[in-house]
Amino acid sequence: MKVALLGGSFNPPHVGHLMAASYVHATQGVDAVWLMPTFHHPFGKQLESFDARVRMCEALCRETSGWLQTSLVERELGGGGRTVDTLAFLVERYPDTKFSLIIGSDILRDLPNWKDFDRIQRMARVLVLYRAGYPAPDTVGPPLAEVSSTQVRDLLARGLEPSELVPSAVLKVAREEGLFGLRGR
Ligand SMILES: Nc1ncnc2c1ncn2[C@@H]1O[C@H](COP(=O)(O)OP(=O)(O)OP(=O)(O)O)[C@@H](O)[C@H]1O
Ligand SMILES: O=C(O)c1ccc[n+]([C@@H]2O[C@H](COP(=O)([O-])O)[C@@H](O)[C@H]2O)c1
Repeated sequence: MKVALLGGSFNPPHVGHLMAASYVHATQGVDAVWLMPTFHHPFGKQLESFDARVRMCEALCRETSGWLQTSLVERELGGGGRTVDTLAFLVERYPDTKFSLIIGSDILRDLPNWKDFDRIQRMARVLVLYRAGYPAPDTVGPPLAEVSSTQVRDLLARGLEPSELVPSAVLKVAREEGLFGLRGR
């Protein structure tokens, strides 16, 4: 079994995440892609609740035939939310699985602040996807969508509908749960 991991805040998930996961599933020889919402963000980002983000991730996964799944592993682990610790745990739990780790090229500038990135590279194949607007050497594939969760939150805060950037099933969960200031709107 070959699994690619896509860790993130998913606050909220958007079409860029879906495109990144689809691209990897379609071209990189993996059987499944697991979304791994952060439980405690290592850099202390303020996020909607873990459960709400999981529900939005699950709605995103239902856009696929089943190869995209949501992993609750970072809640199970607790701790500091460092990817190296999550990966070490998964490698031990699933000894017959080969893991890849997907990151967007925007993350490259943060890597010096990650814990033990060298060890991550020994445990997993790291796939750096070209996020539009963040060109970098050694990325895989064409530029992917110019969309971010920040942009989606900004649109929602201005009372606008980000229906071209967020799958409608994800927006439905956000509305039902009153996330991002949508309560009563
Ligand atoms: N449009 C995109 N193209 C390629 N990779 C992406 C895209 N959006 C997010 N990613 C990658 O997905 C992972 C998780 O992203 P995250 O949940 O932080 O979304 P984000 O849009 O960057 O959020 P925020 O705007 O809140 O920082 C990261 O590795 C990020 O680089
Ligand atoms: O391991 C680390 O040191 C580390 C530091 C910052 C972020 N990460 C992970 O990188 C992924 C993307 O983070 P973000 O901030 O873009 O949502 C997410 O899975 C985080 O847990 C990991």
